[in-house]
Amino acid sequence: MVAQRGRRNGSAPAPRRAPEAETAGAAEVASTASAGAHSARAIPEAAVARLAVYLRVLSAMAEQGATTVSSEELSTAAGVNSAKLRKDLSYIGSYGTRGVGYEVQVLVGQLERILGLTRQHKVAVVGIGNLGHALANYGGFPGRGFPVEALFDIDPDLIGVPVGGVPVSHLDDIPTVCAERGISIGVIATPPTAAQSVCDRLVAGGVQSILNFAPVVLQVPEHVEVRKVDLAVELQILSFHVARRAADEAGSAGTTADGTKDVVVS
Ligand SMILES: NC(=O)c1ccc[n+]([C@@H]2O[C@H](COP(=O)([O-])OP(=O)(O)OC[C@H]3O[C@@H](n4cnc5c(N)ncnc54)[C@H](O)[C@@H]3O)[C@@H](O)[C@H]2O)c1
Repeated sequence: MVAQRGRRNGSAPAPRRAPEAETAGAAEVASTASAGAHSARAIPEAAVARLAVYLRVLSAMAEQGATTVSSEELSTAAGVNSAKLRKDLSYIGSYGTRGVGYEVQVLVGQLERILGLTRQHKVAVVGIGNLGHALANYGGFPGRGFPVEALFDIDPDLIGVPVGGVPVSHLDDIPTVCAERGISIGVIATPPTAAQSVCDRLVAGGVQSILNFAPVVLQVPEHVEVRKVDLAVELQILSFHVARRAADEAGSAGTTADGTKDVVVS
């Protein structure tokens, strides 16, 4: 997923945050923890994403009755090496106890606070087509603090029809409904041509966080945070790793008797 920020002020848009910054875990691109004693401390965006993974893993462990977890167990379950895990948890001031590890519930509480999950974030989905239906019907969001409280589309056949228990409202009602229901996150699942005007309506309704599935760059005021989801990019990253592994294997096959490798050029 890619963080994106633009400024919509009638002049040239503000530069977007570079996607590479997130995947590279660049320390310069820092999110600021929103709560707790460590609120002033910057946390790299890639680490923020991993904190969310640790929380998911720990919550599952807590449900199974675990009270403590070692950094090795947690790192294995999260698919992260243990040095990186310890570094990530040090950002939130959690260092564990030698020989014991971490107390699961304490760590869950710390992660929820730092990720701003101690309150609910009401979600609106715009564009109730294939993707919007799937998101609206997905039962996993409310339990994680993201109840879907409003749906919008432009198709007259969909207006008033409940999807996942929430009736679809008309696009034009986005600002009023979002303001009335206190929507804090807007999810855009419309065709790309509609995404900017949908985004503008969400912002007019007081929405400050937008998750954009449409393949288009959105321009937003400075106070609005945009995250872009692009599964094609994720597939391309996988493709890159497959290609690199193949190149490595070809390189190994070309290893010479003295242990040096032929250079593989693709
Ligand atoms: N990011 C990803 O990985 C990913 C994956 C799949 C789809 N997508 C994107 O998500 C979007 C939705 O895909 P889909 O397959 O669900 O499309 P879809 O055609 O099934 O649904 C789009 C919906 O948006 C509605 N719509 C059109 N204009 C609108 C407007 N101005 N305001 C409100 N609603 C409007 C349509 O009536 C329809 O219900 C597309 O932009 C697609 O490219 C992204």
